[in-house]
Amino acid sequence: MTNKIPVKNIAILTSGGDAPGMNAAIRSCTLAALHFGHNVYGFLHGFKGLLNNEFTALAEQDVRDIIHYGGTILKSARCPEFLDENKQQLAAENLTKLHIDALIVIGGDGSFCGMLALAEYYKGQLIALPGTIDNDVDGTDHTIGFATAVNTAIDAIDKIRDTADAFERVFVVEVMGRHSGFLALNIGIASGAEQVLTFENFQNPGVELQNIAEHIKLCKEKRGASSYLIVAAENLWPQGVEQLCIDLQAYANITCTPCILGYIQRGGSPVAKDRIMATKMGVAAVNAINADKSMIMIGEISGSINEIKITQAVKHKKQVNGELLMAQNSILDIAELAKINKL
Ligand SMILES: Nc1ncnc2c1ncn2[C@@H]1O[C@H](COP(=O)(O)OP(=O)(O)O)[C@@H](O)[C@H]1O
Ligand SMILES: O=P(O)(O)OC[C@H]1O[C@](O)(COP(=O)(O)O)[C@@H](O)[C@@H]1O
Repeated sequence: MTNKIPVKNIAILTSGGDAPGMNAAIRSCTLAALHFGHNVYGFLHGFKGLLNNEFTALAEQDVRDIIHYGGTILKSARCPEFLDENKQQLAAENLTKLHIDALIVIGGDGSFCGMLALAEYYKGQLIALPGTIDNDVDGTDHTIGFATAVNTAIDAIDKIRDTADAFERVFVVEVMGRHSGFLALNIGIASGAEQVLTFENFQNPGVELQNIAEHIKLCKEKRGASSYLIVAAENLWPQGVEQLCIDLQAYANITCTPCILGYIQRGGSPVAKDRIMATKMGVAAVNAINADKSMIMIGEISGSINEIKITQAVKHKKQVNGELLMAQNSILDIAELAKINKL
């Protein structure tokens, strides 16, 4: 088949918190680009790699067996220096000197702000792919890594439920997601937690303490001694979930055990959804480069590829699904259930 698409030098980097499925995205960007005869380069350590000219050529054998690995073969980093305009200019100069025609950045909204800054100086094409376990990026139903992180957390919480049941204990499990509650709410619902504390339903510590204490007591009254799980978003309760346990003890003499799931949520083999979505997005990124597009993010909405401007992806905050919040509230309303069922 004749290929009329001009050959380009395409670079890829991963930036910000790593997410399972980033490798699947690197693989599909690379394979699709090679398919069209392009040259492919991977910059290492996110934006740091652009500053230090740390890159490697990517061939088929480099990405052959990586679809099932978490993390990122290109490494990632947070690069605070990139906030400095001189560094953004240096990165643009380095890309231009290397004759890079297009750069694909796989990361979260912070990385996309970095791309907007870079665009002031770099005249090549810039394409974003949403890769973060937090799912807090507009223009896509799900980000690469979110589904895996939810499943990883559920696996862990199911195990916590077993021991909580055995001892009829109250646990507070802290999950990741420092600015929005996609992880907390989805994990809370899927693990059958009795309470979910997330940015979207949090009033203030005083009100929440009273609500939680009343709910725990009501559950005990209606169900007898049993386990009780609270899933809480990180960065929400003042001084963290250990403090929430101390506060519950002091406020209502309720003993509860804190458990911070932490970085296990970022690792592990990506689930099928992340592998497939990342593969589709990578191919779409290369198609967009072939079509001379720039400054767009590739997402997926209702199963189909969606393109939005990077400016929109950064500006507009995606909201947690209100139906999920309502579902959680309805399931939890044990007082209402008790009335209806005359428990
Ligand atoms: N306003 C900005 N200007 C320039 N670069 C930025 C900006 N915000 C973030 N970045 C770059 O993007 C990197 C990743 O952003 P961060 O918020 O840490 O992760 P994520 O991309 O996962 O949201 C930062 O370390 C920094 O190098
Ligand atoms: O690895 P770090 O720098 O400690 O960051 C932790 C944060 O990274 C995340 O795992 C992912 O966030 P980003 O994708 O926005 O970088 C958050 O859930 C968590 O709060």
